[in-house]
Parts: sequence; structure tokens; C-alpha cells
Amino acid sequence: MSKTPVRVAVTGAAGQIGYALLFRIASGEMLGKDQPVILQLLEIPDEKAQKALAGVMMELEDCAFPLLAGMEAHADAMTAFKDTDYALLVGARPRGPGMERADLLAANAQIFTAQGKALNAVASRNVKVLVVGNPANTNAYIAMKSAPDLPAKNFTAMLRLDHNRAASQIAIKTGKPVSAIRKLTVWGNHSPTMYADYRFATIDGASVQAMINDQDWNANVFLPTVGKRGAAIIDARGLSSAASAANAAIDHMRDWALGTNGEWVTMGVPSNGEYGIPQDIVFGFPVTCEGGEYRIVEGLEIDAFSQTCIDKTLAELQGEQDGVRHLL
Ligand SMILES: NC(=O)C1=CN([C@@H]2O[C@H](COP(=O)(O)OP(=O)(O)OC[C@H]3O[C@@H](n4cnc5c(N)ncnc54)[C@H](O)[C@@H]3O)[C@@H](O)[C@H]2O)C=CC1
Ligand SMILES: O=C([O-])CC(=O)C(=O)O
Repeated sequence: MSKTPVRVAVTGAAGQIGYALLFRIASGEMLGKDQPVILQLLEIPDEKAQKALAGVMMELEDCAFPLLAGMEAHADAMTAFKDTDYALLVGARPRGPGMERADLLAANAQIFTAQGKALNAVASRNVKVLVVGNPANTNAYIAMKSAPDLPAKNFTAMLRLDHNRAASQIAIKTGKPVSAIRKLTVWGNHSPTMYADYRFATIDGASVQAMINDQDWNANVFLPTVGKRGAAIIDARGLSSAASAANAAIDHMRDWALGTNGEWVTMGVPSNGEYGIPQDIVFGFPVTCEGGEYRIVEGLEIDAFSQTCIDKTLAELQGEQDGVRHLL
């Protein structure tokens, strides 16, 4: 018997990430090739944006996806999020050259108070929320705090693009396939302060740290390359990353919903005090997923270099949080 369709809300559906994301959700890459979906698409109530969204929907129709069980255009979060099982909050202003993601806080924070409230009012009580719009961690925190009737653990931020970027840099450095890398993680904020950590990573059971054995490369090449990759793409393309961001969003939601078979992935999730990160800070952690739930990998040793990196990215997040306190 075929499965009951699930509802997937996507905001910023007519934007560049939306265009790289929706077709993959509708084809079953996110929730499985046997899971029908109903897309509930949100764009701003602006004639041009709604017209562009209508065009994207025409294209979705023209793909004749067997799993696309329905599709709706919305200009109001209160209708877009009705009964939704998954919510991908992409719609927000992207940064341009010379900006940091935190510079977007003033422009984007209010979007996430409104959308958190709407999720609180009308979404499925089990809704899984992924915040992509920047600054993603703090926007996820804002949405979570604006939705007091939903479990805090349902709100996550996208660190998966950073995780995937780190994996590719390690694959290039070691000459091994990216698919062989296990136990990699990225701690903290989706910003240049993030700490991509391969101390526990293995390739075919062997330690990646021992294989690379170069702390200078770690500190002065690897971490800045991963941390500043978003800016490098803006510099090269004139636009922020879109296809790789959409790909990471698919990876994040797929793993959360369908599980990771014991493998580690990175998700930005509200802390319960793990690794000394204060309660509710949305922080990149290593997690495993099973049965639709993520679990933070605990008990990892944090050495002095790593602690310094974690303290720095935490301090930045706390600063962002202080800056939005008036909205909550
Ligand atoms: N967390 C991550 O790893 C990444 C995050 N991003 C962020 O994702 C966001 C979207 O990026 P793009 O798609 O490239 O931008 P874009 O400008 O192409 O599209 C954004 C879309 O969101 C819509 N929008 C704005 N406010 C909205 C609201 N309140 N409700 C619904 N829709 C709304 C806009 O009309 C626009 O169509 C940006 O904030 C960007 O910085 C981008 C790449 C990676
Ligand atoms: O850098 C940006 O502004 C877009 C983004 O978050 C990324 O590519 O990681």
C-alpha cells in the first residue's frame, strides 16, 4: 500500500536555493522514493515574487513527479505552515560581497519570530524544522523561542554544508574518496568561527589526523578554507552558494528523517548542556539519527586547541543571541 503524503513547507521558494531544492524534494531524494509529498510553498506577498513562484510551480508540474501529491502557493506563513510535517526555512536575505552572515541579523531576525509563531500556531506538533536562512543558528534560536508550544528539539540549523565542505577538503588532502570518511564534525556557528574537527575522523578505520599529521595545515589552511568557503563562492559567482546549500538541506532532512545507520553527521541543534554549551544555544554538534530523532555524540575528548576554537564560536553565538533578546 502506498504511504500517506507528508506536508513539506519551504519558504523562499522562488529564490535561488528554492530552485535547486524543490525538484529534489519532489523527486523523493529527501524523504525516500516511496514517500509522497505535498509542497506548501511560501513567498513574500509581492507580485513579482508570487509570479516567479507560479513559474517554479509550472515547472514542478511539468516534471510529472509521481511522488508530488499536491502543491500550494502561499503568501502568509499561517496558511503555508498548516499541519506541516517538515519546514525548510530558506527565505531570507542573502549576504553580498564584504558582508558577514551576522550582518544579516537585523534584516532577517523578524522573519523568524513571525515564522516561529506561525509554526507554533498551525504546524504538526512533530514538525521537523531546518533553518537555512542566515545567520542560521541564531535564526533557528529565534524561531524556537517564538514557538514555546513545540519541542525545542524540533528546531535545527544547517551546518551540513560546512560538514560536506570539510569532508571534500579532507578527501582532496588524503587522496581518498569522500564516501570513506567517517566521524567528522563541525562545532558551533555557521560562520567563519565554526570549528571543523577531524580529530576523530577515520578512513577505512585509520585515523585521518595521523594520516594528515600536519597541525599547521589544519590551523592555517583547512579551517580557513572551510570557514570562509561561503565568501569564496560569493566572490567567484557574485551570488551565494545555492546548489550546494540545497544539497546540504536535502542531506540534513534525509538523515534526520530516515537515519544515519550509526554514522556521524553535523546538525545545528539546541544544546542541553553538552560539552559545556549553555542550554538552548543552537550549536553545531556531531549527531547520529535513528527513528526520526537525532542524538548528540557525547563523551568526546576536547583538547586545548579545540576548546579555544569552541569557546570562540560559542562567544560569537552568545553575542548574536544578546543582539536579538529584544525580539523574544
Ligand atoms: N545555512 C547555510 O549553509 C546557507 C544559508 N544560506 C542563506 O539562505 C538564504 C536564502 O538564500 P538564497 O535562496 O540564495 O536567496 P534568494 O534571495 O535567491 O532567495 C530568497 C527568497 O526568499 C524570499 N523571502 C524573503 N523573505 C521571506 C519571507 N519572510 N517569507 C518567505 N520568503 C521570503 C525572497 O522573496 C526570495 O525569493 C540566505 O539568507 C542565505 O544567506 C545560503 C547558503 C548556505
Ligand atoms: O556564505 C554565505 O553567505 C552563504 C552561506 O551561508 C554559505 O555558502 O555557507
